[in-house]
Amino acid sequence: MVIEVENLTKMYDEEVAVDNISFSVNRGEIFCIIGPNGSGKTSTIECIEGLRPVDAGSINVLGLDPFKDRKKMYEQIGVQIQEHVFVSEAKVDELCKLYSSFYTNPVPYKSLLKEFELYDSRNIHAVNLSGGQKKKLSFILALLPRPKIVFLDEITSFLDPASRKDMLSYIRQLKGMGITTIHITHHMDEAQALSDRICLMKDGKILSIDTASNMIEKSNLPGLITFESDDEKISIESLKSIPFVISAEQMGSKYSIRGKEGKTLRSVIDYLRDNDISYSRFYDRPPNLEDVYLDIMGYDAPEIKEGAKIWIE
Ligand SMILES: Nc1ncnc2c1ncn2[C@@H]1O[C@H](COP(=O)(O)OP(=O)(O)OP(=O)(O)O)[C@@H](O)[C@H]1O
Repeated sequence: MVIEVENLTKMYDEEVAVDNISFSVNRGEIFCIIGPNGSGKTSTIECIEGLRPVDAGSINVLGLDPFKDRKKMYEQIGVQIQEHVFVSEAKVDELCKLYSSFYTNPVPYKSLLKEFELYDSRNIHAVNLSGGQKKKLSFILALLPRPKIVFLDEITSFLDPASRKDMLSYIRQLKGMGITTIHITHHMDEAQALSDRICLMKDGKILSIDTASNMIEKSNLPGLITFESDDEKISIESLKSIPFVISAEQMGSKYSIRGKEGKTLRSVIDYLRDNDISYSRFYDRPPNLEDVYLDIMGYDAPEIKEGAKIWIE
C-alpha cells in the first residue's frame, strides 16, 4: 500500500468537509475519486498531499506523514498544480525551469513540453495559456520529480476530445511504469474505463469503494434501449405497458426505455413488430457507471414542458 487514510476528518470552521473516512491505495493503482460538487474530494486529497492540516485521523503516504515529512514526500509525489497559483509573470519555460530546480533528478522538461505540444508556447506567460494548455502544463509539472504517486484533480476538464484521450493514455502509461494515480473526475466514462477502483463520495463520506464493474453489477440497474420513430401509432403510455418495462421517455422522435435486463429487449421488439411500427437507430446498451452514479445520487431528470423557459425576460 502506498497511501493509508484512517478516520480522516477535515473541517472548515464548523463545517465538516470530510467526515471520518478510511481507505487505502495500492501501488500502481489508478484510484478514481468521484462525487458531487462539494462532496469533499479535493479536501481529501489536499490533506493527503499535506496541504491542509487534518482535524482527526491519520494519513500515511509512502511511509511518511504528509504534514510532518512534507519535504521528503514531495521528492516522491507529483501534484497537479492548480492554474490559479501559476506565477503571473512567469513564462512556460521559466515555470518549468523553476519547478525542475526543486528536484534532484527532474525529468527533462523540454521533452515533456514537446510531448504535450506546448514546446512552441514555451515563451508565452503561463497565465495566458488556454484552459486545456494550462491543464497540460500542470500535468507536466506534476511529472517533473519522477513521482511514485501522481495526484490529479479534474485534469481532463477543459481538454478537447483528442487531448482528453491523450491524457487518459498518459495516465495508463504511468500505471505501466508502476506509478500510482489518484484521479478526481466528474467524467463517469473515464472513471469506468480507466480506474482500477473507484471511491464514491457524498457529503464528506465514502459511499462505496469498488471496481466499476462491481459497482455496476451490484446496482442491479436496468439497461437502456433507444430508438427513433415518427410513427404515430406509438405512444409513451403503450411503451410503459410493455412487459418488463420500468420507464419510457420521449424527446421528439427519440425514445428511451429502461426495463429488466435480458427480458425487455425481446418484449420491445415484439411490441414494435406486432403494432407494425417503423423505427430506426435501435440500440440496447447495458447499465454504465453514470447510471449507477445518478441512481445513487437519486437524480430525477427535470420535466421539460412544451414552451417552458428557463428564465423570464
Ligand atoms: N478553503 C475552504 N474554506 C472553507 N470551506 C471550504 C474550503 N475548501 C472547501 N470548502 C468546503 O468544503 C466542502 C468540500 O469541498 P471540496 O472542494 O473538498 O469538494 P469537492 O468534492 O472537491 O467539490 P468539486 O467537485 O466542486 O470540486 C464544500 O462545502 C466547500 O465549500
